Amino acid sequence: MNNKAEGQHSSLYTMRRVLPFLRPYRFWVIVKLLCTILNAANDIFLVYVINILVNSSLSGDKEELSKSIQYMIIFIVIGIIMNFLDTYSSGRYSAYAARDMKDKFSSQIDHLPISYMETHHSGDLVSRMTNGITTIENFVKDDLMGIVFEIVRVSVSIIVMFFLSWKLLLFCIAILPLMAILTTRISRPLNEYSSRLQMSLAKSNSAVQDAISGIYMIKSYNLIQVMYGKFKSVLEQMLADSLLVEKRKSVMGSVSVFVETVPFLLFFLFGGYMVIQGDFTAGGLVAFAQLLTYLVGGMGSLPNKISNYSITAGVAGHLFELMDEKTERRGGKTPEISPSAPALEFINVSCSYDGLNRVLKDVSFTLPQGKTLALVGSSGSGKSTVFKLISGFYESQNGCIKLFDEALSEWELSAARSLISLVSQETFLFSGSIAENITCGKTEFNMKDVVRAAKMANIHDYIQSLPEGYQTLVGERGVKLSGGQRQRVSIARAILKDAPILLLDEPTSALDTESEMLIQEAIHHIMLDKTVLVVAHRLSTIIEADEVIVLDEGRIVESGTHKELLDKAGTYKRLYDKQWIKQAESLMVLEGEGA
Ligand SMILES: Nc1ncnc2c1ncn2[C@@H]1O[C@H](COP(=O)(O)OP(=O)(O)OP(=O)(O)O)[C@@H](O)[C@H]1O
Repeated sequence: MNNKAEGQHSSLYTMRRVLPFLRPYRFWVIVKLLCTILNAANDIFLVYVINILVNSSLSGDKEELSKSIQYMIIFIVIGIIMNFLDTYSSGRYSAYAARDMKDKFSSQIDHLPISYMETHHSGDLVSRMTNGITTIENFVKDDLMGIVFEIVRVSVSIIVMFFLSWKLLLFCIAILPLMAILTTRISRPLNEYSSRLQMSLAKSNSAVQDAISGIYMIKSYNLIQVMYGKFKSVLEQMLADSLLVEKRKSVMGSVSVFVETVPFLLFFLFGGYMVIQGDFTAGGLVAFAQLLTYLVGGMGSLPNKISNYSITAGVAGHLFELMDEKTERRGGKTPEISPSAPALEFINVSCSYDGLNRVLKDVSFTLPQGKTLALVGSSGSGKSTVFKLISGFYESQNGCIKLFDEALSEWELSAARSLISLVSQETFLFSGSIAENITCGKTEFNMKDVVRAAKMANIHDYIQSLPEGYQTLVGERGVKLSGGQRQRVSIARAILKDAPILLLDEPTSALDTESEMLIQEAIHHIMLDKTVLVVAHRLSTIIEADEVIVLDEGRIVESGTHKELLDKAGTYKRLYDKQWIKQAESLMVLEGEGA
């Protein structure tokens, strides 16, 4: 009993959350509501007309007959106008409401923390945005007022039928309570089934997305069969869930047929007998039959509309779950930047992703403005985590991070981020022109600045060689550009942003010598006059840095200049022997050649 009440309450509660999206368009909602009521009233008016028409035809009363024909014309004219307004108004407010929902949900997605994005598949989010909102749009367009229409028409039909013949009515509605019980019982599980279907739909979207974005890896590792197997099992689950929904809907459809036929059977048996007995007119019987059509039609379509309500409530529940997720903090300060303040400070910073294992432990360092600090350490030592904290993607659990002498937690996130350029190894390119990719879609840059940035990033000559130059479209994820070219586009982006702090995850040497040289040069340009924190992979970068910090299992184990650290013969020296000794030898060769 409690569960039942809870389920009903939650679907009602969920659907009530859709209402604010309709509120700005209440004029059209009211138009729709009026049209719905007038359409129902017009249908009842038709019954009145039929009654006069049949009786006057049988009695030969010409005056009544012509009156009924005039009424019929009025019925048609009202019907045409009302139907137009009815469809137009619902189409209008539902399209606007769907637009606003998409707007609100995409803004919510933009403000979700990276931790949410890292634990949820993008396919799931896309599915909620597209299928979810379309289902709600269809419901508010058709079924919401459809329920009102049927309720009004059925109720008025019952009242008119009562006045025409209460005895006939009693016969007809004897079956209705039975039907009501049947439909509510049968429709109840639909909410849960549709919710499950929605989840498997999201999984299948995620699987397709994985197959598309990971296509190179899938092909090179011969994973087509594995991926196909995974996708197939998701499809099977989706099929099973959707069959459950359809089965339930079919049962409800059969119930509708039963409910639509039985009252007619009773009606013609009993009504025909009353006309023969002289207790009822023929016109009254035909009018009653029309009312009965409304009644059973309403009883037949209401279950479908109610089942759509349950489905929509399930889908909307998923959507609002996303809406209730905690977003990144908003608001905060935009402090003045003092030229003497250190650009960055970590004071005993500790951080854990799962609340158990600390991946950074009491990390402290200071990075003065204009200086370069290199972070080195083995894989998993916490270098990227330092970047994520500075960028405000995650928050530290202990200690304090200061940006220009103000705690990062006090800064408005967007203001803090505007002071930081992040150049990572993973370069994301939007679908659009190269120019748009360098400006990140912003319009306030002129082409001169874009070209200057591209020149500094060593990508201008390549862009010029393309037939459409800066207007060349780069496909999804920039597949038309090589890895090195993509990196240089991202460097041009950072040059154009011109933020005072540069967080640089130096590319590992997976590129050919020429490409590497171009990138090195571009990096050199971008580092000029900036405060740089670099996850360094090249010995030359480390040697040039003002300070090197060595991370090991989340802890700073050594710090100093390259030379000082080598002399210590500790962790850095071991890393050096493992990773950089070859680079050191080739540097020496180059220096020798130069001499
Ligand atoms: N989003 C995350 N959720 C949970 N654990 C994470 C997450 N990101 C990183 N970690 C863990 O935190 C630790 C530090 O990872 P981090 O990426 O900072 O290391 P790194 O030094 O940058 O490594 P690499 O040089 O390989 O990129 C690792 O043990 C890693 O598994």
